[in-house]
Parts: sequence; C-alpha cells; structure tokens
Amino acid sequence: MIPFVKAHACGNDFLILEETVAMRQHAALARKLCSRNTSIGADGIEFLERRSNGEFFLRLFNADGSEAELSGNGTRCVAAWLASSEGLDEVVLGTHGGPRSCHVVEDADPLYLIESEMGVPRVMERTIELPGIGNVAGAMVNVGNPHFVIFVDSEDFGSHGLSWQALGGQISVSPLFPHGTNVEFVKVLSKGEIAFRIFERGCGPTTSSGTGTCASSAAAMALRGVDRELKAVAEGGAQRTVWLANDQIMRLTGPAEIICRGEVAGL
Ligand SMILES: N[C@@H](CCC[C@H](N)C(=O)O)C(=O)O
Repeated sequence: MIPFVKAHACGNDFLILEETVAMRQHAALARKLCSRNTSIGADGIEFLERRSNGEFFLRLFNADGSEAELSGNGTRCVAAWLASSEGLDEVVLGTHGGPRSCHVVEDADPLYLIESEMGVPRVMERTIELPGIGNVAGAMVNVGNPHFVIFVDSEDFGSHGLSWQALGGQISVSPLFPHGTNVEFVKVLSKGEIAFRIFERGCGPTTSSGTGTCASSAAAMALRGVDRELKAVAEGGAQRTVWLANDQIMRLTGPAEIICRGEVAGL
C-alpha cells in the first residue's frame, strides 16, 4: 500500500506522494491514482523528494502521466502539507521550472493561505494558425511551464465559434507547441480584475491553476495595461497576483486545503 495525502487549491486537486515510493513508476502511478472512477482521483501527483542536505524537490506528473515542469497550485498544496505536518511556515520547493519559495500568510489548518514567488514571467504576443479554425491571436507565456493566453469578451469564454473547452483542447495538443501547452481564456473585467478559464496540458479543463493565474495575469498586465496587482478569478475561486515590473518576480497568493490522507493500492 502507498501512503498519500490529498489536497486542493480552488478545486485543482493533487496527490502528494513521497518520492521514495515512486520506484521509477511516476507516470504509471499518476495515470492510475488520478483516475476519478477507479482510484482516488486528482489533476496530478506531486512527488516530494527530501534531499540529504535538507532541501525539497518536487516532480509533478499530470493525470495523463506526462511530466510538467511545475504546478503553482500543486506547489502550494505541498507547502500546506509541510506546514500542517512539520510546522514549516516558510519553505523553498525545488521544481523543474525553478525554485519556488512559499510563505504561510494564514494558518487555519487544514486550510492555508499561502504566498509563493513564481519566477519572472515571459510574455510574447503570437498569432497561431489552426487548420479548420483560422488565426487565433494570443500570447505565449512562460512561467516555468508553457501557456497560451487568449483574450475573449464572450459571455461563456468561447471564441472562434467554439467553446473554450473545445478550442483549448485543440490548441493544447497542436503541433505548433511541440511540448504541448496550457491554454487560458481571459476576460479583463476592470483595471484590477480578470476572469479566466483553464484548459490544462495533460489534464483538460480545471477549476483553477496557479501557473495559469500567473500567465493570465502577466499577459493582461503586459499587453492590456491592467494594474500590477490583480484579482484573478477562475471557476474555483480567486487568487491574487503582484508583478511590479516585467523583469521582477511575480508573487501569487491563494488558498490550499488538505483534504485527507490514507493508503492506496499501488500498481
Ligand atoms: N494546475 C497547475 C499546472 C499543472 C501543470 C500543467 N498541467 C502543465 O502540464 O504544465 C498549476 O496550478 O499551475
């Protein structure tokens, strides 16, 4: 049996497993344990490695077994678990997208409010051409992992005659993005607020995304002139981003809640 912790951030849910249980079966474990009908169910697994020098390192696997550079919400979920189980209010978590420092702002165990340093976003305007759909204007944004952000003004976040889920699904696996991409559909509501929807690489539509929140905010700040402190509202709730200048680190503040812990049959 494999010990696990389950946590979520605005409904974006993760299993946390110790790296020692993975036995090089990360992808297979992600596919099996993230299945919502036949196992625990989650959007991804964070494998937590404890290095001999005391540092932590996270490997993130999406529900389809693909490995991503990092997750903003998943990182915060691990920070919440380390705060709850080991009393760590400040922690640096290494990821393949770079180290992420997390700081507990409010502790109402099992619910935490956490601020994370999310690196320096890179935003590049780009129009892509999709067969059968046409030109789609947006921005490629890298926040440690890849995103394509599209600004929309429709009520339902749809664009090009398609629902955001259908268009997101096509863009996410388009050969234009050889490593795949996460896709966000962003509406600017005011200078201080955006609303957005998320189609995640390796997972599909999700109610929230930490890196998606940062990518959407960075695109809106760099290309639409919104405030540098923003409320970003996804289906699962709001998070706060602060990006004082394009060459600075973006900070992200949002909740993370531990749901349960237990043991599950492995492969
Ligand atoms: N939900 C995550 C992002 C997870 C990784 C993503 N699916 C990818 O493949 O890059 C977040 O909160 O950032």
